[in-house]
Amino acid sequence: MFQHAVPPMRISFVRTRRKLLQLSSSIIRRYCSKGTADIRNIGILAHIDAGKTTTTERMLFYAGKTHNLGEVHRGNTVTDYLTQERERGITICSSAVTFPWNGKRINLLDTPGHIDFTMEVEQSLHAVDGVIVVLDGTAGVEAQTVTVWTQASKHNLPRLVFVNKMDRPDADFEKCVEDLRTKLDTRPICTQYPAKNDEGHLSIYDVITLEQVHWQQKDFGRSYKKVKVEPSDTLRTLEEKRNELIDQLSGLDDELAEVVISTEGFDKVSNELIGHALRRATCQQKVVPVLLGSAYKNIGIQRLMDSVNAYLPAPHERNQIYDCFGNDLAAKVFKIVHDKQRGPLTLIRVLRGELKRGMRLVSSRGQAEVVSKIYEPLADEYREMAVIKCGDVGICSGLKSTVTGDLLTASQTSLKNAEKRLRQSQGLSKEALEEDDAANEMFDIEPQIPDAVYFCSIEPPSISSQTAMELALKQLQREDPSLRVSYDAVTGQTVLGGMGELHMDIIKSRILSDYKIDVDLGPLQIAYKETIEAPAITTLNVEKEIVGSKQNVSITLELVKDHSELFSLDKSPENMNNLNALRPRILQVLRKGAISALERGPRVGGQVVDTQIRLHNATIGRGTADSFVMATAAQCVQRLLGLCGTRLLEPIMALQIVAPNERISTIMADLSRRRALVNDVLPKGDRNKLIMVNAPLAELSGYSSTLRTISSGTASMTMQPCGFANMNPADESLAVERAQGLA
Ligand SMILES: Nc1nc2c(ncn2[C@@H]2O[C@H](COP(=O)(O)OP(=O)(O)OP(=O)(O)O)[C@@H](O)[C@H]2O)c(=O)[nH]1
Repeated sequence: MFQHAVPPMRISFVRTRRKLLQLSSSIIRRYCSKGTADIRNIGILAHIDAGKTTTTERMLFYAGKTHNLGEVHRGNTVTDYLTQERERGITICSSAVTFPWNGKRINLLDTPGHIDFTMEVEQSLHAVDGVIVVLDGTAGVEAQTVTVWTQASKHNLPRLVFVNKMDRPDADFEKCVEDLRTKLDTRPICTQYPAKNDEGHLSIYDVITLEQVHWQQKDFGRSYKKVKVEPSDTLRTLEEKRNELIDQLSGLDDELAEVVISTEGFDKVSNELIGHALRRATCQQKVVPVLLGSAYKNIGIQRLMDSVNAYLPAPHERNQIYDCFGNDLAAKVFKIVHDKQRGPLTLIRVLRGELKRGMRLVSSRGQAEVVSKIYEPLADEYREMAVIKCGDVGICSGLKSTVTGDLLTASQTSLKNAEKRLRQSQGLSKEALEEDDAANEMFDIEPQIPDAVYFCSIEPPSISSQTAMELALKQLQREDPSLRVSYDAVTGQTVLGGMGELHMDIIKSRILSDYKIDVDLGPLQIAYKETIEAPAITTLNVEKEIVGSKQNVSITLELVKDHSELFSLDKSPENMNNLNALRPRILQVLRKGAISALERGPRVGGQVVDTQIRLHNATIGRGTADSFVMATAAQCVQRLLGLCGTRLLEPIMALQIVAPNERISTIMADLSRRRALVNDVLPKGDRNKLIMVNAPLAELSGYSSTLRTISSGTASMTMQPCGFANMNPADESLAVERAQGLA
């Protein structure tokens, strides 16, 4: 699909990162630090319905960005701006908002909580330096909390936890903190504790300042009052908690430890010193500060924003690997959205240099682009700006071929210079760098798109809307790379592949609301793959006359089990002369035709994988059209697939289940009925166990509600696709019957 006009830079990521992290802090400070100390790029992550969108709405309101409080149930929130989001009250696509807070500029990305949109979260995490994880105070750590937590760990992101919904009588702060310790294996530092009066109104004790903070409801929580806690049992308890906090922190932070030793007591340690130590420990991911409140009841949000400023890192404190660009532009694309008036809009994080209106850019794929306009992000509202500064996040229009995950630079020279600087800083030869495949990780040329686990057919309401539907799908696919669109030549249908029922359903509704096409979706089916049973070789001779011109192809292909390459040449002595005589263009055409036939296996139409096509021989008659060569190659592979026979591979999900010890046997018994393979059972704290298990997707329909029932709501779970596996013959026959609509 993409032109590789410039070979992607190949740079040793692992070695590079290690070496760059060792660079002296003077070099690190040289680039991009000026001005970025006042920026915070943060993500907000949570399990579905924990309250991210409500929390974001409050932040915008208190920062003066909005003048009314948006509510999810009223469908008037800023960040959930898609019709489907407003109707369903859920976040589907990440959106970015920018607001000022106490002298800092916060760029916040609200992300979806549902497992079907995990890819959306993954992309956003490339653009942030820290994360707020919102917990529902009545539910603690839930399935998707574990998933997003793991994703944030993968990106090495410092975190804050906000325990929301603390207004509810069934909220349990202590349980949430315990969950953080046991289910997420982290070290929580509570900077606040909840206080409720006799009527159940929530206020907050600040453990560091020893104050009680009350929020005023008449101005929607805009103002709040801090009151020093009077000498009492409560004050003594708070002082104990403050001492515990200092004790915990000084065990992790030498600077604080020195002060504690020299002042001979915790009570002499200033709030400022605690703040600095907490910031260092948070940025180094040694601890996670925990705050609380109620977004819905307008309590605690300003303190959360203060904590973002105080404890989460500024852009220049991360991503030092991009220092090789000096002051030249290096920017990462983390999302594409389509706006009816403005066309495709590209959400960008500038890592080094500046991105200006009208600027010419080169993507890491070698494609040239021109930025036409730049906007400040506020969900679906756009305010024009002239420049996106280093460390900042913004939106550009005018980029035509850039896709999510691309690295944008000012020119190819700048890209080459960055490579050179990187090589020099490491003393490595060009060849040594080029040999290293890990370059993609730095430049992320291909974002890691999860394999589709479900598919269904999609039909336009009439033939006349086919082209409009294809265009809509193309645009949606650019926005959402986890949506797969293919054409089934056998049934003549367009086929959608995706991550789940909700994912497909949202695509259908978006095509209706945004493109006014009422498409029909076929039944949702599991996306099996196929692999050949045994190797086979065959020769196909095809001769035809098309419009008076003779078309003639003779081709010998072999299919073998191999996952290293899709297509190779069998250069044994008897084939050598023939293959060497083939022109590169013809080879390309043959390759394209042959590979296209692997898209649809003979058993259930699944993609054929772990299979290599070997070209032994090809003779192409003079004047034979490329399309004829391509079709013959595809036909030859189809014949071979029939000769080889194929086996099904089914999608497997990796589950991590945390449950109390006494529930483990019930859960294991249920798992054994689901063809699950238990990898490990580990203790998680004193009372819980972590079960790590792989199970076929086909056996997991409705599993999260079953788990809730059999564990009486005490277990939590994360689930993500982890590949494909062979099936036994009985299960395979059943799957084939189901796919053919016979079972
Ligand atoms: N009682 C109470 N309800 C809340 C609070 N915060 C949010 N809610 C409600 O919880 C529901 C979910 O809130 P959202 O803000 O949409 O949650 P979300 O995490 O953005 O949801 P997704 O984006 O769909 O994952 C809504 O009905 C909110 O009104 C709170 O502090 N207290």
